Amino acid sequence: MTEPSAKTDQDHEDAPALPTQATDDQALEEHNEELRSRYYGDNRLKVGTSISTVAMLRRLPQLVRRAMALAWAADRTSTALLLVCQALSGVAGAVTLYATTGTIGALFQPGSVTDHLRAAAPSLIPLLVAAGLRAILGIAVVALSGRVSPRINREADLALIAAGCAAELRAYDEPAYTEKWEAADRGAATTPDLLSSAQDVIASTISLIAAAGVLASLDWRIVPFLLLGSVPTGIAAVRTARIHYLAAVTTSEERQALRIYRWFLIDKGRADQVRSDQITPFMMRKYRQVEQRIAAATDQATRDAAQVSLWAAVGTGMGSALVWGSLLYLFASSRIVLAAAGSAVFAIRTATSGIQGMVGNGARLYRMGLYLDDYFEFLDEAGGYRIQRGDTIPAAPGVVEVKDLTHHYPGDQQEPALKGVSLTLHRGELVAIIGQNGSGKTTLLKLLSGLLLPQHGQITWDGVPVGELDADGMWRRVARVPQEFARWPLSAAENVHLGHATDDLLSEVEKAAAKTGFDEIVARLRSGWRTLLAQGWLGGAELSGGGWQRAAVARALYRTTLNPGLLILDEPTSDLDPRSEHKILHALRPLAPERITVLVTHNISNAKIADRVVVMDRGRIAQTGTWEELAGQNDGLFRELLDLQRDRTIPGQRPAALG
Ligand SMILES: Nc1ncnc2c1ncn2[C@@H]1O[C@H](COP(=O)(O)OP(=O)(O)OP(=O)(O)O)[C@@H](O)[C@H]1O
Repeated sequence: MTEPSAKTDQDHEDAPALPTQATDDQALEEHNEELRSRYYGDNRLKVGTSISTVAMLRRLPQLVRRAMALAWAADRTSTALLLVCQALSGVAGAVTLYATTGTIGALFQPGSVTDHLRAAAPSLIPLLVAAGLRAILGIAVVALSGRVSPRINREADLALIAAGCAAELRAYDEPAYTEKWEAADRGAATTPDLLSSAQDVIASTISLIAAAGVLASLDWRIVPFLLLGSVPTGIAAVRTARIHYLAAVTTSEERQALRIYRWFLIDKGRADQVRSDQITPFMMRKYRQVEQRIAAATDQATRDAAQVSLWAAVGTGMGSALVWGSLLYLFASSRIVLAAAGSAVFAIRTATSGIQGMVGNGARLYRMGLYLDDYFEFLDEAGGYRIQRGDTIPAAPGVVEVKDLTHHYPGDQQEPALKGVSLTLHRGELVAIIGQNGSGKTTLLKLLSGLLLPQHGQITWDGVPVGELDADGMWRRVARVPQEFARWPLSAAENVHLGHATDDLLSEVEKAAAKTGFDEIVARLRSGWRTLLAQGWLGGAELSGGGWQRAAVARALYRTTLNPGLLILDEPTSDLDPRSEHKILHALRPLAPERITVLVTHNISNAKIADRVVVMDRGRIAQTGTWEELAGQNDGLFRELLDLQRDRTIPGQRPAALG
């Protein structure tokens, strides 16, 4: 065995300069930056600029109402109890404050200790009762919030998932949709804290009003200073909310990327390739790079927020100096007696913490509110892609007509996926579509099944444009085996019926499975049809690739038996052995009379079972005809692909050793 020869200097000079990893990363980042600005423009930052103190003050009551409405929807009884406890706790707090100032006032009166106690007694008893009651109510509030908050989160999450599932499929091709989803998801994640923040705002406000009332009754001149002193804290809190929100908005794409990288690295579906391809260090490096971009934005936001807080602390300090100075002045100039001054000290401290609580929690609530806006906006419009079509419920179509269809995906594709495609499909027909990779076959199937709507041109079901059909009604009539079929973590039976039950559920499931050979696989599973098809879950089992594909075909056959219409199969036998493939292809013919069947295949021989073959080339229909007609032609794409598939001669001589 010869050693691989070492490269000479000459080799190095002649070889083209390959980009290093560093220059490659930089070039890629520049390219991505250009794409980002092209897709998003300034839109992402517009939201953040509308954040202001006035906006916050205006929105707080609405946010408190929204939090309570979410809580109400999640658990009425607990929310009602919570509101009652909260209100009673507020009243007890106010009584505590008034009684405390009364007690302090009595203690500062001239006289003996006995005189003091006697004078303080009328305030002391309500003080003790109210303080005890408040403590008990506080515990009740915490317990009730602990019950309601997770329920709010669960309802919010379910509503978000439902809204996501109600979006048009094309949304997934739009980067803006992903960003909206990410923002809404963050909004849903804030909901557990929403209630406690709203409660804290209410509690702080009650305590502030009570303290301001006490102060006003002692000497109203202190109150304006007190309120003035809270302005810097309020402004700073809103500014900080704005800084953090903008940082989150501008890094949403990065966070999305991290989630995807993470998923790719830990998901079972790719676990084998992660190991054998040794991609971990490379992906980790990418992860770190993206993470560093987020960290840089977060660090900058933290620095900016700290600066704002510093100025706020200076302002608040000056405000406090004014309040305490005015109290000192009132006392020194004998405008206020010692007893009142003592009470005022207590009231000022209570009011200050009330203001800080109100402003701090208000800003927190406001910040959550920004995310919550994203959440509600998504719920209302499914990110702007809510499925809104007509309300005609279609019967199984007799004729599906495609007229001059052109389809362009968003993104960097130069050419449309489909260009001027016209095709008529009749019930009872089995049509095969063949063509090279990227020629538009799958796109045409997605349009035929109403997953995508025509951008240019038209598709009609018995003369009705698909956009005028009720989406659910239409999909009830469509049974598909997509190229990448779902491997649901459900039982074997559920993987076929997917919750669409019939009177004779198991027998229909078994019949569909028998046509694909899936029944033989199920017979070998320990718990038969009840076996959970999710290895790694308790009692779960895993199928082979072909096993899953047989399940996917059985699913489509079950659906189409329930509601005949369109049966669409996109390479349904790509993972199957010849026997299984044969079984499935032969099952299609007897089903054909009652439906329109469309089969995409790369195996040209398989197209023989079709009544008609459509050949696609770069988004256009290049040829149509029966298999025999097309095979009989001396040229054309069909003939070329057929010859290539038949030709298995390898150029060059076989090594002598192999004979
Ligand atoms: N979701 C998408 N977003 C952007 N471009 C897409 C999307 N799906 C497909 N395309 C592009 O549209 C063109 C047609 O793709 P399509 O999947 O319809 O081809 P196909 O004939 O089914 O290919 P294959 O035989 O490889 O399955 C290709 O250029 C492809 O890159």
